[in-house]
Amino acid sequence: MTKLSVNINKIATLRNARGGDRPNVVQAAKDCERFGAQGITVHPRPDERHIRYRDVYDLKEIVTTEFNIEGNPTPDFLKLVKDVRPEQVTLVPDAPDAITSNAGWDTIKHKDFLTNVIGELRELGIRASIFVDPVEEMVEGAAAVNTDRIELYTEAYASGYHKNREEAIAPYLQAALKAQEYNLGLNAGHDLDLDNLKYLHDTLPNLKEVSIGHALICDALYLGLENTIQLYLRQLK
Ligand SMILES: CC(=O)[C@@H](O)[C@H](O)COP(=O)(O)O
Ligand SMILES: NCC(=O)COP(=O)(O)O
Repeated sequence: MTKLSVNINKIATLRNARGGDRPNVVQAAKDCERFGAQGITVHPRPDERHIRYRDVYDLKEIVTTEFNIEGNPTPDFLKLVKDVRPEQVTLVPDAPDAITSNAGWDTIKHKDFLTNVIGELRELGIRASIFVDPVEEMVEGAAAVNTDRIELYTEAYASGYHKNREEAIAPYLQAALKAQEYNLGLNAGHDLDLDNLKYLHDTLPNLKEVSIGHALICDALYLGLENTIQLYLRQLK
């Protein structure tokens, strides 16, 4: 079974646009779960342009499914996740000024750093996942730093899907098989949507979780949140 974790960053983007509390991020997380989401993902960025650190503490109180916190493991981020202790932390190597995540870890170059951070998370009982490009050496490097899971960065798959989906998925399948060889759990995310999700799900073996935000929240504007979550869940059957 592949779990759907809804990334609610964009709910916070909308709230922050007016400075008030509409839409309410905590209520949105509760509603996503009520409508069938099996996890809630947030990616607090240093400038707090969408999810704020305060939101993460508030969400911890109410999330009843799997809480996944993504981010670059700066000292502030590590303090946050150590306080909150979510089920999963996904380490993402994004620069503070990046518009969105735009690359996976170089797991070979950052081997010592990742090994230390993952060791700290695992000591606290937090599952560690690291964001990687679909490159076999990077998956091997991920296994070497003792992570529980990897999250494949699916931007290239999503942008190539309509041109040639077999070609777009090929490196992801190789990376997924490599992960299986090393007994690493497999997650995926970034730019997944109602067009490209089913083929990814049907092709990659043992895909444990997808985290989806931008397209899902855009779809919800037209289709409603409950209906949209149900449609995404249907792609994962
Ligand atoms: C790691 C990843 O791919 C997602 O967290 C994505 O970056 C969403 O973040 P933004 O909502 O800030 O674009
Ligand atoms: N980890 C990926 C994620 O949480 C959502 O990415 P996107 O759907 O907003 O591109």
